[in-house]
Amino acid sequence: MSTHDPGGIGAGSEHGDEHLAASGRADSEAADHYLPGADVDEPALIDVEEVRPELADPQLVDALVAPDRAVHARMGEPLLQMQGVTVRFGGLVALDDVTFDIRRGEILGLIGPNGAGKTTAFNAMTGVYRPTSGTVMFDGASLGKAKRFSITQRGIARTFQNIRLFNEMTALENVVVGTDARHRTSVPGALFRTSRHRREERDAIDRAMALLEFVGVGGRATEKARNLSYGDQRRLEIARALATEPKLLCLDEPAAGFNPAEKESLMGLIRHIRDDGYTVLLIEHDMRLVRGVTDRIVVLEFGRVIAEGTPDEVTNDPKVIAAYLGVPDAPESEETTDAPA
Ligand SMILES: Nc1ncnc2c1ncn2[C@@H]1O[C@H](COP(=O)(O)OP(=O)(O)OP(=O)(O)O)[C@@H](O)[C@H]1O
Repeated sequence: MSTHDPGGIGAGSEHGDEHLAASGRADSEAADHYLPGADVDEPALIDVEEVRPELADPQLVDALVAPDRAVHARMGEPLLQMQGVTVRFGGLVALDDVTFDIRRGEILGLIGPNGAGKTTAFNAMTGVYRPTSGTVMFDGASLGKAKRFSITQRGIARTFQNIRLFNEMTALENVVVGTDARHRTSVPGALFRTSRHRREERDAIDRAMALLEFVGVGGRATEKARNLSYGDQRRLEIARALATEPKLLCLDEPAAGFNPAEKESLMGLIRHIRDDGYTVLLIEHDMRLVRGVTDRIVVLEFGRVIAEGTPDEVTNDPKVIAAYLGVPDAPESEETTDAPA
């Protein structure tokens, strides 16, 4: 993935403040706790002492984490549809009439050589870029001109290739911020701490804690994000994206920088996420990981879809092999034939 990505949706940090303001925590004292660089000695806004210890119970965690098990009934139907999507940057066509579906309940891999358009496709479906032409349909309706926050609310969440966490916030707080996308209390409700608002806060903490357990960093809930290991930070990003209760989770090179054992364990987590009723889009360079975890793969090259199918079909496709390995040079014997005698 490139570094062009200028931002992201709800699970991304730049929207954290937006969410806080929307949920009424924009008073300066509370907001300070959420800002990167906030005074490390101040007490955390969320009293983690209150977190219920029984959340470590795996069954309860599963029950809290899985958003909508009824999704299984509609498995295989298109959830997101890229329909003839073209994205131009001036004279450069980054995506050229791209059409593919992401089906409910699947893990779809989006692969392709450097500069193929993967990030651009990701950005087109998460509201970062508006397609020059074509349509992105999600859950039966066009994303149209939807802004990133509303795309989060409609059910798309993403993680970033370059980790974007609130470093000075605890792991738990980072995930609670993600739950703000689903808060329903008004600003006055939050300011006056109505019972509904307090209940939502309580639920947000419970759910955030369950998500931390689910991704395997429950034991680090009260530590500042910056003190987590690189691998745990990646897992924390996934927990925060899941906190927005997405239907579609887009993972942008989640295994970047992982060793083989960490990759193996991440594959297990991604499968578990899918089994819990989420649909997953995965951009990943590591072919072993992509083959091992995806149900289907879409391959881009020069902004176009060149192959689509099961991992076996795609990785044996001559067009894909040529795209990755380059078209073989003309045989030497031909060159010698043409050479002057
Ligand atoms: N904001 C932008 N402005 C101009 N050109 C861009 C922008 N974003 C992407 N591009 C160009 O669009 C093409 C596709 O880039 P993109 O980042 O989507 O590819 P990618 O498949 O994600 O590549 P990589 O695997 O290297 O990250 C590239 O030629 C890239 O230089």
